[in-house]
Amino acid sequence: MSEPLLQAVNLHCERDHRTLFRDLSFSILPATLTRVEGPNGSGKTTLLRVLAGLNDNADGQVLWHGEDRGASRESFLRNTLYIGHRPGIKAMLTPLENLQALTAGRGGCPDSALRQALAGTGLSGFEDIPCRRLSAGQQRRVALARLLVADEPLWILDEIFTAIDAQGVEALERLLVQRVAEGGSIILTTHHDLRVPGMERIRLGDSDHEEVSHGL
Ligand SMILES: Nc1ncnc2c1ncn2[C@@H]1O[C@H](COP(=O)(O)OP(=O)(O)OP(=O)(O)O)[C@@H](O)[C@H]1O
Repeated sequence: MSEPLLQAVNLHCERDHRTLFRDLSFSILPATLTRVEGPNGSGKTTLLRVLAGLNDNADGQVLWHGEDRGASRESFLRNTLYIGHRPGIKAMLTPLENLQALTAGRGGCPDSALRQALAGTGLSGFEDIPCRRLSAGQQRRVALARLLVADEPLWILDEIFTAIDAQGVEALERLLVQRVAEGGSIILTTHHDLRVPGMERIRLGDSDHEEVSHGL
């Protein structure tokens, strides 16, 4: 059996005297898609941010390839891609400039590949105009174009379907399925009715003990 990329061990998080999750343990294996589910405010975003190392308000441990994530921070950061629930792009910059900035930390990517990624998310003809002149869904697509040039083994994705039209949702679903088929791992939250065969689930918020289920 393959080794887990990421392991959550006894995670516990409270916000405003309310327990969001406790004794939460699970593993992210290669070539799997895991969906974190639960009602609004149940802690899905919080959990993803804890896993990504962006929120340290939780007790417990996160392991990366079996080692404490803090000790293997460089490898963890190099090999994970986090996209938050806000587009996270700069309104003054063009889609191409935003994508250049988003990939700069990894040594950059040729403009031809970035233009192709923007075309792949339906932004042909919009590459060179400021993002403030794009619609909410188009701005979200700029951030999602990052996925088309991403080779990180683990993607952590928070509500990436927000503001995306039906055709875009279908394309995004196909991309996620293809990524998993290629061996990539994805953990995500979405209120969209995502249907991916073999999807794993982590359910927050509606019982005393969080539930982890494997497969369908
Ligand atoms: N920065 C913050 N400071 C204090 N409390 C916060 C903060 N961010 C979130 N919370 C609280 O933590 C709880 C969980 O929020 P979180 O965003 O993780 O939920 P969620 O399950 O992702 O919700 P949604 O489905 O609405 O996106 C909420 O009750 C929220 O009020």
